[in-house]
Amino acid sequence: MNAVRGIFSDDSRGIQLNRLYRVFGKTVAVRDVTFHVPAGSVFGYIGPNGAGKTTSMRVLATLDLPTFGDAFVDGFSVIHDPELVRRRLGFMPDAFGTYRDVSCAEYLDFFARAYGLVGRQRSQRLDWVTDFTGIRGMRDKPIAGLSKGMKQRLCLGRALIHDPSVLILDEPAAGLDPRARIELRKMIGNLAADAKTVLISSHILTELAEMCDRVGIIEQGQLLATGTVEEIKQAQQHTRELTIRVIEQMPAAEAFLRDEENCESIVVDGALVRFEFHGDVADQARLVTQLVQQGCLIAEVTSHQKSLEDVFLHVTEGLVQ
Ligand SMILES: Nc1ncnc2c1ncn2[C@@H]1O[C@H](COP(=O)(O)OP(=O)(O)OP(=O)(O)O)[C@@H](O)[C@H]1O
Repeated sequence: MNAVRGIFSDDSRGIQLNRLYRVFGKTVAVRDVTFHVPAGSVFGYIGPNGAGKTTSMRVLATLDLPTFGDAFVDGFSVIHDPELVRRRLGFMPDAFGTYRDVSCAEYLDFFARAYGLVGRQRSQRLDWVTDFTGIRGMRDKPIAGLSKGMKQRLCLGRALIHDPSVLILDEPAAGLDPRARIELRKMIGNLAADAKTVLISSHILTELAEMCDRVGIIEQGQLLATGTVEEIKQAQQHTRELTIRVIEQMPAAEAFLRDEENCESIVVDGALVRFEFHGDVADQARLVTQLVQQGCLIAEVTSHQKSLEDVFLHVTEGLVQ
């Protein structure tokens, strides 16, 4: 991206990682990662433990510097314009320190003051944040007494207090019960509807699939795939489990399939033959035609698509550095 410092264009708004590297000694935590999150969209950053998600997010939040490359928030570089980046960005870390003896209202008020909000502007913003995150009823509660879900809401409130255009949320759903996850999803949907740019990380593809416009899958510091969940699924659909009902000439069908390089793990069970097939839909159609040409009478073909979790496991292979 040709981000011009301080000049806003539709292209430069949002988030851009540009050949980003972060090296710790012998560990390349982030390796040559480039992606763009257009303004007003939600991008899911998905990867196993130690993949490099938090490291990239910390660089974006100006808490760490790249070893090489750069990252931009609304066109401002984290290296050259960290102050301008911070004004535009709200960061919700995966673990956050709180002051046990202060109330939720005092906590949010402290951060509102730190961002320079004064008078009516501050009280209006505090009202908006407490309503948006649903913590109005707990304003006077000490933070020490909050549940995990309530602490997450408070932390999101803190990230929103200065009305940032870009939000970086590091595993906000971790440890939440199903109801709290649904509520978090609603809040993120509302932020997107309000034209915020959101980068949100998780270990779990299905958790983000519904709320993200696009996702990026990272492992061992490298971005392995980006696109919509459907695009990633399609790209990985080269292996499927096929079940074929052969009502005549099963021995010929079995012999034919065993000779085919793209058919594996063949199991015959009465009139059904099941196997792993490497190929796309057109390859599958050709295979069925060839079986018919062998004299096999085919009554039914069933293709079992991979689930999102299968795709994630296939893409990442579970490598941890
Ligand atoms: N300050 C540091 N010093 C040394 N190594 C680090 C440091 N921070 C991160 N790493 C290493 O960089 C790699 C990426 O870590 P990172 O925390 O970014 O992964 P992650 O994808 O956020 O993982 P998780 O899902 O477990 O939070 C890991 O191998 C980690 O040990």
